[in-house]
Amino acid sequence: MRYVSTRGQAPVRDFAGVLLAGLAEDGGLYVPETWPTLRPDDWRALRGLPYQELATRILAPFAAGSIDEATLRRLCGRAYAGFNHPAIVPLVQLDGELFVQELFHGPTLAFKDMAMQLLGGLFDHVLEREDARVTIVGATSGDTGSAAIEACRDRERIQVVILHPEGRTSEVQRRQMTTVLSRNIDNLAIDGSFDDCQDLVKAMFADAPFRAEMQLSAVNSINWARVAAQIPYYVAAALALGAPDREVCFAVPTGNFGNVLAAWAARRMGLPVRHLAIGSNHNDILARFLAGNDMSMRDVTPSLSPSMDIQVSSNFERLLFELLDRDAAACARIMTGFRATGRMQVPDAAWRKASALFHGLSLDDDATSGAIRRLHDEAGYLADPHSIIGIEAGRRHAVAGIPTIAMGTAHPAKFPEAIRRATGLVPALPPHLADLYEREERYRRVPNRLDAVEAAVRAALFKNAA
Ligand SMILES: Cc1ncc(COP(=O)(O)O)c(C=O)c1O
Ligand SMILES: N[C@@H](CCOP(=O)(O)O)C(=O)O
Repeated sequence: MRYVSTRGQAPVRDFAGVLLAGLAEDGGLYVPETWPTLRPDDWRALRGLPYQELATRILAPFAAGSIDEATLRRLCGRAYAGFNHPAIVPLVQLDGELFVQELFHGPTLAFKDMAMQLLGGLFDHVLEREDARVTIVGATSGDTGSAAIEACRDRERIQVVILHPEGRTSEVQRRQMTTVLSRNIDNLAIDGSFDDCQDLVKAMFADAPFRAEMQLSAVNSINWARVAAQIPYYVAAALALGAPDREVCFAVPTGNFGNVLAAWAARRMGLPVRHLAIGSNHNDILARFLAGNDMSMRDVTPSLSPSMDIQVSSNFERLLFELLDRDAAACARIMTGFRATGRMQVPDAAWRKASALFHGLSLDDDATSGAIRRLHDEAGYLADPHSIIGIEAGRRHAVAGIPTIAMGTAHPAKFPEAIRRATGLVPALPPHLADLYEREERYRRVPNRLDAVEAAVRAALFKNAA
């Protein structure tokens, strides 16, 4: 399998090449040159497989020619061995046709572990094989950071530098990152929003000499491998509820658009998915786009679901590329215009295709709190402030006779203040995190400037090399 950039001007690479490159040199995102597709019998043959084996088989065509299936099997086996639920991604029925797929049974209690635990092994394998090293720079609004740190801590060939927006994550999320004191881990607190952090990461990639000197790589969902590793759980859920002989709908709380893009990819591979409901908090650029082809940036303001306090949804570019029938020049033009003006309008035909498949809903903080409380009162289920937004989007757009599967993207204990406000309860952290508030924290405050961040990344790398 080969990968091309959505902007058409970067080298074509294989899976391992894309894993290490992260972002394409032309500023675009890598996508498969062609989509693997499965026939109904192929899907049926996957029913009932353990999650690790299912993931291996779904990922094999994406890694073909680059990482062999036996290696993938070994890496998938290791990636999910530490999850604390035997089903890895259990489905919980909330009412007749509404289900939650819990994706938070990994070490850092969020769906990011699903991909990141595998990426840690993939990086090790490829770096060892190529006798190479990388500096991973990542941006987080709360969950990607700790998942990446957990997956890559103490790895010989990897230096990790994570940028988080100071004061804009939950305290649990921040401590999950800043209390990991391994030599190869550095946390930078940026005076700005997640979008600023993400822009700084992209600017480091655009600085060609710096990129080469540091051997930069990415763990955000701009890295195709992240999205690929999120596809298997959509397949697992759909098969469990009758696919390919029955359609399903997915509902996904959405920020950087990476999780729902994996659902889109599963559909593109032939999984029968009727529609994709996406939920946002009051930072609702995607919902506004779907409602009226208005992708216009506004200031990001903090919400009860901090991981979705995002306006620039990086993975939308991958969808746009497909909506434009893979016209890379048009995609580049629209994306460059968006960054210059803060506004994007896609051609009407493309917007109509998007809004026929994706249905949006945004909830403000009061509605989020109310929905957490109601679900807890009525079904005895405690959803975190991100998952509940997906659940409500799923309910709003439900189709009679078709199951809706909402993604449970984080454990409620990551957001104790929001849960207390909604229900009066304070969910306990699991035993391996029980002493989180007593652990020593370490991070550096860095101004929201490229030169300052690059200096901090350089210092992190050389400190570790010394
Ligand atoms: C708990 C949680 N839910 C939802 C999201 C949104 O997912 P995505 O950025 O893939 O759209 C995030 C952040 O990625 C998250 O951490
Ligand atoms: N919500 C994320 C933001 C980054 O998203 P990613 O999927 O592109 O890594 C977070 O919690 O950090």
